[in-house]
Amino acid sequence: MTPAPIAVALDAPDLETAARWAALVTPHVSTVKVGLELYLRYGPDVIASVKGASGVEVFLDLKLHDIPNTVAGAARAVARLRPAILTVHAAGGPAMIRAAVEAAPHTEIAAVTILTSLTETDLDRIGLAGPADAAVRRLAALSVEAGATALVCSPHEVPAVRAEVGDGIRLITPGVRPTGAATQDQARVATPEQALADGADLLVIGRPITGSPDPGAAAAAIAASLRRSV
Ligand SMILES: O=c1ccn([C@@H]2O[C@H](COP(=O)(O)O)[C@@H](O)[C@H]2O)c(=O)[nH]1
Repeated sequence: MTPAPIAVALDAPDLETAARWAALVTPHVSTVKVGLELYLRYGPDVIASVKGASGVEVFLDLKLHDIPNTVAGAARAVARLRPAILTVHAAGGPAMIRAAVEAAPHTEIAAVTILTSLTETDLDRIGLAGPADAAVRRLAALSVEAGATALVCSPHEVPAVRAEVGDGIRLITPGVRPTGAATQDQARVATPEQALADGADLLVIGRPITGSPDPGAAAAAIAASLRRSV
């Protein structure tokens, strides 16, 4: 069976837990995501540990955000690990995004538009007044112009972003919660089925899977539900 287009966020406190979660979910999902918690604690070794013997893609979610020269250096440093996807913040601007794209030619650079934890009130307070999808759309357009081939946005903005950037750009959506699951610190959320129906290409799901007593079964259940929904 083809693995579902899900990136399981391995936000674990230790490497053993992350490797165990990865082994349990990889029969069912296409991708595992390593974020700041794991990478800052264990560094590059984490990639091999979560990949194990499986052919799963590794998504390195470091959300780089600095001046172009610094981001180029950081992207070059991790490019040798050959992650399938590396994130940068779109708000770093076009020169910064371009620097990452050029420094990591074998890795897909995904620009994070507006964090899925932010509400419209938060956006107002940081000076991005107006509906979230206007800002997301603007950041999406500049990121693609700068060479990003993937974008991170909430499921809510997928139709608007797709209209802006067209097909051929991978839309990655965190803020995904199965029906009835707690939203926790996520603000702009949708169900996996809705996100996929709206055109997302890769759904990032962490705690609804890793917080389950059986992460393998939780991943399998979401994957099966996605298959039924298409
Ligand atoms: O806008 C963003 C960008 C990245 N993330 C990351 O996705 C996962 C979501 O985990 P859940 O447990 O499903 O909430 C997490 O690793 C974030 O760092 C995001 O949530 N929103």
